[in-house]
Amino acid sequence: MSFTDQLRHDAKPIFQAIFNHPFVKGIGEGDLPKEAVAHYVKANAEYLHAFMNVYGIAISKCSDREDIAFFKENIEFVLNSEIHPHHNLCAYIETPYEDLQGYPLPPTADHYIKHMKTHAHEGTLGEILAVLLPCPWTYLEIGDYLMEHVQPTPDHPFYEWITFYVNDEIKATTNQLRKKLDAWAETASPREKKAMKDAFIKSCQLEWAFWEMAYRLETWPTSSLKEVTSHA
Ligand SMILES: Cc1ncc(CN)c(N)n1
Repeated sequence: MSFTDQLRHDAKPIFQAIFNHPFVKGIGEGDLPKEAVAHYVKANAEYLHAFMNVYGIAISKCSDREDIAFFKENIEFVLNSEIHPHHNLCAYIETPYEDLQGYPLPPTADHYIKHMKTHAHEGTLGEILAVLLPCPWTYLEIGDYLMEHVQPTPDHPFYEWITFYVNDEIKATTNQLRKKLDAWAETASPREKKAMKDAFIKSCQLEWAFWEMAYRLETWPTSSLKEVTSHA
């Protein structure tokens, strides 16, 4: 079994919990509370910004030109393409995308971003690959799961969102990240492998927690303290 097959096996209950989450089920059913969708888009716009920052840190640690090209292409994908699913959600809540930009991060999104940035700054390239992988992998599998169980037609309110996440580019990114992580794991020490597994499993947990954050409209206990809760 490859390193990433083993990770997927270990994370099986978390993936299952994600498929069963009410926000994800609501995407499938085409019925979600509008405030939850707005909460998700506000936090997700900031999350994707941080995700591109982490790709940038990854580039600073690459010794291989091919890896640099891979991360650069992925920055371009997030920058230019991953706004499409956000636009689908904005159409559902009848709110312009621009109105949902620049909000402070709720605690879970704040934690997820710092989790990724800590591994990016302090860890090896292997740790960065591991901390990033659950992002495309869980969404790809959510897309596959919803395609299979809902079989959405173009009149489904979240047709664009669901079909975006089963596209070939998301599949290719997931497979390439897996391939690079498997190759890295072949020469990694037991200690580094443990750090990579820890990074991966926590990112999976935080993927579930991100849906929960949006669905429960999570905020800081005293959200009027804007100077404390705004992100850096
Ligand atoms: C939190 C989160 N995780 C994953 C994805 C899919 N790139 C996303 N947009 N947001």
